[in-house]
Amino acid sequence: MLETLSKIWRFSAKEKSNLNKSLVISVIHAFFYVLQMGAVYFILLSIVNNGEKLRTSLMSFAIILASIFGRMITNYYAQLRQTHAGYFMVANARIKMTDKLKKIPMGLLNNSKMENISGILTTGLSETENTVPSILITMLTGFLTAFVFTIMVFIFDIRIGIVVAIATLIYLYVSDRMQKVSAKVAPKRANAQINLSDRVLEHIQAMPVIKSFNLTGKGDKNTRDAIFESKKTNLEVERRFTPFTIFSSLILNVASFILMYLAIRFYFDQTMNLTNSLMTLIMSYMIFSQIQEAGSSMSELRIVASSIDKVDDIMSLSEMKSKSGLKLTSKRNIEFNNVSFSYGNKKIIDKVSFKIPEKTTVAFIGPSGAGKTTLSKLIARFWDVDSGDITIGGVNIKDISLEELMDNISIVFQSVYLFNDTIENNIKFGNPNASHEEVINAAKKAACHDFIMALPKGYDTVIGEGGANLSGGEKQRISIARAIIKDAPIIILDEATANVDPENEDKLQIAINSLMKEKTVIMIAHKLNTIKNADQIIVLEKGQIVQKGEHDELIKEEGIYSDFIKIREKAENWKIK
Ligand SMILES: Nc1ncnc2c1ncn2[C@@H]1O[C@H](COP(=O)(O)OP(=O)(O)OP(=O)(O)O)[C@@H](O)[C@H]1O
Repeated sequence: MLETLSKIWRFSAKEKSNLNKSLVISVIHAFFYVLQMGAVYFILLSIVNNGEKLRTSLMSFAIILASIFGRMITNYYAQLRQTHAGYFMVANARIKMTDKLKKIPMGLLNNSKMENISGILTTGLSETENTVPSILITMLTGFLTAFVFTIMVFIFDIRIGIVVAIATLIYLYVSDRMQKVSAKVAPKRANAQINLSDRVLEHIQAMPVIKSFNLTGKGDKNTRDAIFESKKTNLEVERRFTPFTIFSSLILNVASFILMYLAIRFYFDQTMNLTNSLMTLIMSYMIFSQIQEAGSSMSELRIVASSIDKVDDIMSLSEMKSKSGLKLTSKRNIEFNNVSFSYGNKKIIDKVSFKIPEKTTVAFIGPSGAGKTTLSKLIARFWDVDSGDITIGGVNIKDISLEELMDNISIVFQSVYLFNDTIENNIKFGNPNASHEEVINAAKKAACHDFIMALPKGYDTVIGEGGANLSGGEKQRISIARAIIKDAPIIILDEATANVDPENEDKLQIAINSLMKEKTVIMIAHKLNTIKNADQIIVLEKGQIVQKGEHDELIKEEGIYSDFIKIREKAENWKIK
């Protein structure tokens, strides 16, 4: 348990002071409880002594009243502090995790261990957010009050004190066993909860596909499995815990019963006076209810600890650090020197070397799976190369800070993501300081100003999640406007061919041409015109460069390139007819 507590302590990070304050307030809260019991003792004493000391009794009532108010006020402040600590410690952890995600290799995000990141960020941590501080406080006040009450009982009668101590020790032993069981099932339960929320989210997002393939019923198998798994683990938790819960409550109830019996017995034996006997009856109930409350909070701590473990897993992933924090030079020429890269054991890029002079365009072509996308993403350090190096203006990209690197690169991929925000803000994402005029300018260059103005709210139109309210071509152009406004000197572009009708294709070409002007461009090219116009064409096959040069040279050679161009020409002629 101490290990779990220290884990939470470490996790509370900047919120330690609020947690501390709420714990101190809880100690004062417990003190008022004890004070109240002390006053009850004096009232009993006064009653037993036939009201001899009415003044003492009235004083005691005043103390009880003050204690009740004291408990109310301390409870209020402890709640405020603990809510603050809970929300902020989790909010800080979420911010740290999202920052971390920007710094780890994208490859790790595909790792099965990382699949549930969104679930950990949401469901996994919400339990911690809501329960951690209240659990700590319940435990602290519970055990503290019970401890002081036990000392008081020892003072009244050592025999009763011994029974209380034995019952408490047995209860703590059973709770410890419960903790160990909890340690085994808690991660399983947390995983099932996280998986469930992921599957439900996926199910909602995939609804158009599920409907179009008429898979309602079959398509939600994953969601059903996740619900079933969650039900199974929750039942397992209950099945494992119930015997312990019943047994521990039995221990306390039996102990309460024994104490009542002994209190009465000792009174009639005349080995205990009436006041102490009555106090024992009251306190036996109070002590055990406090211990029980504190004990049940202990098992909840395990679930919280397993969520913190998952956060730690993510936070311990190795980051892509800049080795020496060098600045880029004024040049933006790119060089690949003997670069190799694998996804796990699967070699994708094999000893590739080439140069892209500044402000020129290189087009990657080659069969599907040849490694074109991977090669272009290596420039932006989505992954680090296994061997060889990539330089920009002569500086190894590993020596540049990730921020500086990303400031210099704009990436436009086929799958566009637009935020659930206004069109203006989606474009401004490329440069948050841009003025409205600059946004309009970029939109004009990307051939999207006209369709934006035709929308009822123009640039203030809120785009549905994932850009759902716009056509594929329109989304592409907005993403290009975003890249234009960023004005990075290096452009990585996966030329879109899908989702675009001929009219849109022309507009998209205008947008792409504006984006590429005066830039160093790396593109995965699909269209004949772009390929032919590229300053350099690199033909990839199985991760190796098999042809390299300009269109006019390559077309004369036998090989993939001339075959590829013939197929493209046929396809494009066919399209025109
Ligand atoms: N994140 C990843 N993890 C593991 N393997 C991957 C990953 N991304 C791509 N691959 C694999 O690497 C190989 C090269 O993929 P890449 O996307 O670079 O090829 P490509 O030439 O761009 O293909 P396409 O033209 O079909 O997009 C493929 O076999 C692919 O399955």
